[in-house]
Amino acid sequence: MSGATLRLLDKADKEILKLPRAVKGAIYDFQHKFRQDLNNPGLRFKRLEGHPRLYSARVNLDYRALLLHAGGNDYILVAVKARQEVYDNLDKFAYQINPVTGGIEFVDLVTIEATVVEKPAGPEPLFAKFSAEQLRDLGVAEPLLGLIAKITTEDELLGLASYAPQLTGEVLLALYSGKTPEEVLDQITTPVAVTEEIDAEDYQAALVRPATVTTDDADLQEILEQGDFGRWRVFLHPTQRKIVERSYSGPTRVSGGPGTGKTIVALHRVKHLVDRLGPGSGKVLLTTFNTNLAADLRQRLIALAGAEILQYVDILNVDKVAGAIVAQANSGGHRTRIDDTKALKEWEELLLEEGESRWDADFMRAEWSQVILGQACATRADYFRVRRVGRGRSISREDRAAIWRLAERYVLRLDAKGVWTNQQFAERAARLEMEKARDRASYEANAGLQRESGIWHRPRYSHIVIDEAQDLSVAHWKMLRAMIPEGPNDLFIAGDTHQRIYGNYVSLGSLGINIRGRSSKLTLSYRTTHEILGAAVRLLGHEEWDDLDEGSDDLAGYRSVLRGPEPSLVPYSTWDAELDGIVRQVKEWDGGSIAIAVPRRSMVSEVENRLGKAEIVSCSITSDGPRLVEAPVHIGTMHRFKGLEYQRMIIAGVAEGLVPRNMDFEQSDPLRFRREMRRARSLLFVASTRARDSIVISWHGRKSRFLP
Ligand SMILES: Nc1ncnc2c1ncn2[C@@H]1O[C@H](COP(=O)(O)OP(=O)(O)OP(=O)(O)O)[C@@H](O)[C@H]1O
Repeated sequence: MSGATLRLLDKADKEILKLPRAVKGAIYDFQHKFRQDLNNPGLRFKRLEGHPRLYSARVNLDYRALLLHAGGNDYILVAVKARQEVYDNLDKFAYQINPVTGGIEFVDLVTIEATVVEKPAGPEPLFAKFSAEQLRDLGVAEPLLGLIAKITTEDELLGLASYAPQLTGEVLLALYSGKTPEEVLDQITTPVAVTEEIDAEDYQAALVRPATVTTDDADLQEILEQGDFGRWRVFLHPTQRKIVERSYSGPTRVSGGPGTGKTIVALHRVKHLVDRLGPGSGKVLLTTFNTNLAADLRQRLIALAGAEILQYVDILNVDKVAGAIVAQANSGGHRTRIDDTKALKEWEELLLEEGESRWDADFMRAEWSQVILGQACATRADYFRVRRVGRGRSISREDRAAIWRLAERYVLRLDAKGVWTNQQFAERAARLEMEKARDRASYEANAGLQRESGIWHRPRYSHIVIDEAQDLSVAHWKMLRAMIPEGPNDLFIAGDTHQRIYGNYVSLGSLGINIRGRSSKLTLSYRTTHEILGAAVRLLGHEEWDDLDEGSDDLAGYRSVLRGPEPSLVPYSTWDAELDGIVRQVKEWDGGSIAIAVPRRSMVSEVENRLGKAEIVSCSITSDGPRLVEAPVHIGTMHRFKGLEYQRMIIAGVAEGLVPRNMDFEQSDPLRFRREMRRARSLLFVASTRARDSIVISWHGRKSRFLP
């Protein structure tokens, strides 16, 4: 008996999943037999003529598996084909170690040739202006160069790209969309290229490179069962895999546009860290911005690693983490937590009662949470001294005195009601954790003396993984930093500042979180089409974006290999007409997952009512997620769509006055105005990048200044 490993190559699943059910069942049996003993005579395992590394084995009477030998007992399943097709096309199978990435690639010319129509004479081929050498240097698969030279239409290109090795497809689509070879090299090829010398015959070395995208030996079955939905669990993009598996000497940050797999990478990272936890080490904390995102992470982590992993991971939204720390230290009395909407309402009421009109509730909330709490101003004197970085117009001493007075009244008001805001919990938790960190440090300095009380000093977690990092506040970061000692793989931070919608600006470096030299970026969107992505990026205008650390970030190289219809922009004269338009559009789509995002809360129920009258079942999305997940249509304010994903989206009410909302401080506080404009753009950007296939953007009255 000789056991073997069997992995499935990325893209091979596409054809395999189209096979009849019975054949897929037979593949299931085949892989077990093969792993147990590849010499089992029933498998008729044999090398194919003319191919030193390609083997065939019997799946059932009519179908054969094509297997690439990677050395030793390691095999890669590259295709399953009708028996006759294998023998008739022996010269149409090619494989190589890509000389740029060092990854194993297989090309099935039978399938790919079918996508390119042979024409006697016709329009100039799409890639005529690039030489074979140029394409090769960009990482295009050598065996496809001949066929690529014949492509004349976009359809042919899309056909080829869907079966070609991943990098080949990405490079060709980027060149086709107008990027220069230099840009493609910089943004697409270099991030997955290797610097080491590549031995074109060493398949064992190639097998373990990130560029060889296969399932694990154990995960082949996953993909047969889950199809497209399971792909993220087993086929990581080489850039994603590098980020997941690398060991970092300290905190690291991964950025990237919407849908590039930051959350997927964070989940794989959690699994990677758990697999390496030593005996007796603390758990991993996986945290994100709000409760419904935490619930989603939990569900996806179970899908990735099974429910057993929950023994080693706590999944909590960041405010819950703060709440738990405060509760454990018995430090908050019996305060209950109020959410951000209630906290804002308390400000509105207080300002009204005080007859204060110099500042609005939004301003006061931000000033209090970002400056007073965020910078831990314990006294009036602290607040007089503090620098209000990034807060807009400077304010006089007199103003500061009045603001401090209002803040004190606000705190008393909350105290009287027995409540605390999320920011108060976070700030208290940060202080508690910082005290604990100080104790820990002094304990470690005197370790020999206090051995018996060591357990108390141990950090809560071995590693912390953070998603949606762009919306965390200064207090959140202080708390997280203090929760774990500085060291290798301490904090893994995923986020995209283009999607910042809560106005929390931080500089991680100044908070003791040094990510310099340990940042990476994802650029390939797996969610949205090229068309949606292009339109969404244009919504961002020419604003500048930070990298959470006083540097700048951009979306250079952000792209998609998916294609679909252009977003439609639909004007209406009134909100009433727009509501009718929404109903018509939903009926026309008739199925799939649909969502409707609107700028105001009152509009949510109006849409819900109008759909109800047309007998369309819908549900609104609350801070805990959709009220009725199974409802075919979900409706929410744009904020609610953070981190979610739908097949089709309508973004309604994108009119001046609503997006952005009217702001009366453009002259009096231009910096604040700019910040709010950027936030409004980000919000529209987040909403419009939730759709996989199509989006409709509509408005009534004057269209938003953000729209083209
Ligand atoms: N390697 C992959 N293979 C297949 N699908 C993937 C892969 N990576 C991500 N996806 C899919 O792309 C979609 C977006 O992934 P994810 O939610 O991780 O993106 P994100 O960068 O966190 O997005 P956002 O910033 O918009 O929240 C998901 O449906 C996910 O399953």
